[in-house]
Amino acid sequence: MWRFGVRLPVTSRLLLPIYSTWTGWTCPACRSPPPPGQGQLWIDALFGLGQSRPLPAPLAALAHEARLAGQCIWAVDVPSGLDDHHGRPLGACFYSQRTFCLGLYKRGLLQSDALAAVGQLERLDFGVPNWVLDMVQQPESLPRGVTTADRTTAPWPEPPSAADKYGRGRLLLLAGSQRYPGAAVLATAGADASGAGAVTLYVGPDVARRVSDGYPHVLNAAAALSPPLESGPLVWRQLPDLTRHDAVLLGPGMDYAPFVAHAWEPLQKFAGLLVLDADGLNRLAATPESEAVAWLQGRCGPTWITPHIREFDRLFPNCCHGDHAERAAAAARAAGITVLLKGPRTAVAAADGRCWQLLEGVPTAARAGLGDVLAGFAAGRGAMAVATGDLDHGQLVRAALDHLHAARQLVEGGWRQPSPPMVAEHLRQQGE
Ligand SMILES: NC(=O)C1=CN([C@@H]2O[C@H](COP(=O)(O)OP(=O)(O)OC[C@H]3O[C@@H](n4cnc5c(N)ncnc54)[C@H](O)[C@@H]3O)[C@@H](O)[C@H]2O)[C@@H](O)CC1
Ligand SMILES: Nc1ncnc2c1ncn2[C@@H]1O[C@H](COP(=O)(O)OP(=O)(O)O)[C@@H](O)[C@H]1O
Repeated sequence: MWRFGVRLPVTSRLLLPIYSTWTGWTCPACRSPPPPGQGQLWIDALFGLGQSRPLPAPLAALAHEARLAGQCIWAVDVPSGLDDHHGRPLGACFYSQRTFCLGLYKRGLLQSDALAAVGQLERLDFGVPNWVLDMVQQPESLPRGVTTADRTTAPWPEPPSAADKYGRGRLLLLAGSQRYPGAAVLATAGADASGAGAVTLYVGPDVARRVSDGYPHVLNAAAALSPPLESGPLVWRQLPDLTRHDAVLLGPGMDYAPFVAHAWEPLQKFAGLLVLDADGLNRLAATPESEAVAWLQGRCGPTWITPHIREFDRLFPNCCHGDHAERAAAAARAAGITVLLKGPRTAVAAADGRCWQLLEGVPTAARAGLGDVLAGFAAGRGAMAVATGDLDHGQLVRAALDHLHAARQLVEGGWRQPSPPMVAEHLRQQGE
């Protein structure tokens, strides 16, 4: 640990005192700890990778003082005092504004408990050749870190130019309720931004009115029902003909109702993509985990689920070990589905063992309703991919990256706390 003026370049002349202090070789400049103060940059290159013990008392005290003083710290590889495997502070810890990961990202640095100490995470590629990385990486068990820069290579459904609205993805939205009409509006906004050709709702008249104000081109398949669909928690008396849709999104703001096996049967038999979010997941979670997993395993088509951690815990109480990516991967394997586990660093895991974790997040955009936009957007993209015959887990990763990118662009453009409708609108513009 050392300090120097922000403008000084890092040279070997500066690195020498750092090295000498902590190897016992002393030089006059290093005999006392640096006084915490503003306006200087500290480089924390003390302990790095593989820490398992709390910091020694003098360093713990220094870390504490530095935090109180709001000292600007950059960490090399891993902030001192942080367990990079589990992503937890071991006690006092140096809280960095930026952490420069050497060679490879350390997965513990992506965990919620680590984020405050890690700050902005950046990778320094110091030239480890790919063949060495291939030797240490087992692609099936390690999550692949992705950033918004990966959007350019992630898959994207491209309907042929001759395709009409039905050839550009037909999505059915089962969303909203009297209690949460806004969730249907937000999911529709996300679906609309995806570019899907035909988005159809199946909702009661109250919710339909709310949606049609902003999205008059979105149809309501329940409009002709007599008597009309109840406006309370939606329980399906008769689902529309699902074969007319490429994907179904079930859940945002539907409110709670018990799982009814025979009512869910058409959804299980649906050969297109089923996306389950929010109350779709909560309803399924009302059955014992083994029955929910069996139901998912029995699905005739692909299934994506987009839970946040509380919804995930309700549905998969036994997938409770490991970090975010490991838990998503365990559920994906068990149920034969693709899991997008939302959070500060969202993870996506497929049943075949492939797993991705977003290396970035936009905390100020994380507000109620942002997940509804993501669910609609991902389901719309999925419907397009089913229509074009190239559905792939990568499209779900791409949807999460696009959603993140839209939020970040708004923040960088000066909207510090963008709202979910703004993110949806930005997503729509991104796709144009
Ligand atoms: N505009 C809308 O209509 C929105 C509707 N939403 C719907 O709201 C329903 C509940 O979704 P959640 O994601 O909140 O469900 P959660 O599973 O997170 O929470 C369940 C209940 O506990 C409450 N709760 C949980 N943690 C809390 C905390 N730390 N502090 C205060 N209250 C807490 C929530 O308000 C909710 O009533 C879903 O149907 C969802 O789709 C949300 O998506 C937000 C936007
Ligand atoms: N601390 C955070 N930093 C960045 N993104 C976050 C953070 N917490 C949550 N998010 C993101 O915010 C969104 C919230 O979704 P969700 O919890 O489903 O909200 P809602 O159900 O209210 O729409 C997700 O995309 C999630 O990844």
